[in-house]
Amino acid sequence: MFGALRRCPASLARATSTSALRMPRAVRATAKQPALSKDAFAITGVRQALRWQHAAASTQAQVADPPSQEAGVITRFSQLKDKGLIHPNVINTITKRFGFDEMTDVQSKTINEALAGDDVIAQAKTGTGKTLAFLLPILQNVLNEDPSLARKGFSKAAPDDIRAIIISPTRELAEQIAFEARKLVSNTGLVVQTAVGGTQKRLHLQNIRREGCHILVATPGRLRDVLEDSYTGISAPKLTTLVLDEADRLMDHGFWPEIMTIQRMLPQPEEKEKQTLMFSATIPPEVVDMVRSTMRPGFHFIKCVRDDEAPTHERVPQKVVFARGFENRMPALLELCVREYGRRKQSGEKPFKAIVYFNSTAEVNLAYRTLNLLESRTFRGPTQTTYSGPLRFIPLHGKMSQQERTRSTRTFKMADSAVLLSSDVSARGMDFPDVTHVVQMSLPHQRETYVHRIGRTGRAGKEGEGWLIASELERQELPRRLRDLPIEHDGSLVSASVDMTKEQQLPMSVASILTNLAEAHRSVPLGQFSDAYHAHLGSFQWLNNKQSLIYSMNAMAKYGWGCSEPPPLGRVLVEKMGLAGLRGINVREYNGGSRSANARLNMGPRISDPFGGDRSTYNQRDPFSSDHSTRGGGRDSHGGRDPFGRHSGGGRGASVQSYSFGSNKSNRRPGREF
Ligand SMILES: Nc1ncnc2c1ncn2[C@@H]1O[C@H](COP(=O)(O)OP(=O)(O)OP(=O)(O)O)[C@@H](O)[C@H]1O
Repeated sequence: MFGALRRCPASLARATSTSALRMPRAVRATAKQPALSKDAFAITGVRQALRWQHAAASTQAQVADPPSQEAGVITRFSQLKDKGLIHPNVINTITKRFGFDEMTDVQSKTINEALAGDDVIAQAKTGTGKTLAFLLPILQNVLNEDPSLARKGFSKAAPDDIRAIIISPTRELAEQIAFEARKLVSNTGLVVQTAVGGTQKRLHLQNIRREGCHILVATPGRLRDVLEDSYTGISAPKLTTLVLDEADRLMDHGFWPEIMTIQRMLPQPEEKEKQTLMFSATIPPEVVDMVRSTMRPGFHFIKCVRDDEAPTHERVPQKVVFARGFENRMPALLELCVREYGRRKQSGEKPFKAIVYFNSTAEVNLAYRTLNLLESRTFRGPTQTTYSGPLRFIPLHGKMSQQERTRSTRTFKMADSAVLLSSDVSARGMDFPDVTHVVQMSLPHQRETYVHRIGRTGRAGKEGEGWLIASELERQELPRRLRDLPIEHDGSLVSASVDMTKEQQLPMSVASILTNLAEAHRSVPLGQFSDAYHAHLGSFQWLNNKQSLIYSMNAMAKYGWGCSEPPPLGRVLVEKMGLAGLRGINVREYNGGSRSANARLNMGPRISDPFGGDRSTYNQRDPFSSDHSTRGGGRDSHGGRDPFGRHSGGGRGASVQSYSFGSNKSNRRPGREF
């Protein structure tokens, strides 16, 4: 097959003699290295036909539809083999082992440019196969340089043999990419290694030293470590391709300085030409400018998402639930999980498998601590069906040990039905199979984060649902932050709108959720509430009306968590956050952790909202202030009121039950204070 293509150098000569055309990398390499293999010539010759139409020299990015689409030639993987563009050993793995036949849009639109050695930045929706889109050309380009590596079992890699580096923002994503790459090269002699943060540094280094490396998948910090340390013997003087996956994330303030440092440690353009490939589902305009300064002139910007199109998938309906207060969000989440789990079980649809995103690690910890206690509980569904112990909760965030992170990731990947409680560590790139629901607790900080989180469902043509459980405080901010996204209001979750400060009649299904949550909260250590309170405050810094924020958070602490007083905040933190002087803050001095005598001095009486704003949505008084004491509940130091004291009604099987929130009823438990 490859042999049949060796009559093409004629077109190659034409290419090189036309000064107006940019030479493909293989040709440029030929000029410097006359000994380039015949196979590489053959491949270059074939793809040249596809390149003629668009190879005009330009210092601007070419944003137009790429020629692969104009020519309409390559849409199936087998065509890549038939045309001699990708080695049969690799294509056979894709078609036989992966079972893929058709290429996705981003794969077929980027393949020619990437194979030609051009710089490419590509934007395509989540779950559309971008990983394969960059892996295929980089593998082939290594094989073009050394065709002998196409033979399985024939490996001669050294630790300084790295030809391609793929950088990913998270360890989990790097491991996932490496896993895919290893499957892809399983019929060749190519060696894939990882260099990711965490505990396995020594093992990774040993592997690279012992087995060598052609393709290195890395996280920025560890890559820098490895390249900086000359004692490792690991270097990349032969590097031909650098891939930035989730490019816009790698270009933000957190990572960019590190990426620049890494770039300086790689071969410079005057020593060796290096191709750069960047992929992401989101490429905000400010990133395009940075791309220009990083890529070679004439780079291709291949957009598989139209400007007038939402960056999320049409087949993933998106809903927002406005919870009456912060304290209603967890009940709403649990109601959604119980309902959707039961509905799917009854209808025989794919099992309920959800990811719930929180804006902080502390909130993940608190949710896990609470919900994990409910794993074996019985809930009543809306139709009186009883579901017992089905919901399995798994935590994932960046402060867990690497071992725990790996365990959580694996467990959730393999689970038929489970709920992953996660920070944004899993928001980008992670390919968990068959996720049916993505739930976001509160607005994410950025529109891009929302898009990537939603992208964990509805992947590779599957169906899914996106839910955002926000509070009334966020209602006005939503259209600004998540502009142009097809999000519809949903009012179907009863517990989202229950007034938890009052006694009232509730459907049994909702009552059982609230009771279970209240009981679970009793065994949560107070420190976890404190951490979550801090983190929550931090993630709402954008809100101008800080007084309402404090009151709303105190309502969450009192009616949601059952606290007897607001969780304490250090004085320095209060000042730093611009909260000094606000009512309802429990200020703690740094004097060994105990609450100072003036800890509650700031807790004022009810006041009207001094900052104006929408009165119907903003909390205007402090739930812990003294004039609420008759309604107030929580675990206080004077006997511990039960904020969710069940006091009447219903009995087994009744559809409605009376609940009082924050009332001073029987069923008391000894309370605790911070
Ligand atoms: N041509 C194809 N045909 C069918 N499935 C494919 C094809 N290419 C990739 N896939 C599958 O689609 C899923 C999503 O692919 P991948 O993880 O590469 O998406 P992505 O575009 O990188 O997503 P994200 O933006 O979230 O990073 C994976 O399970 C992958 O195996």
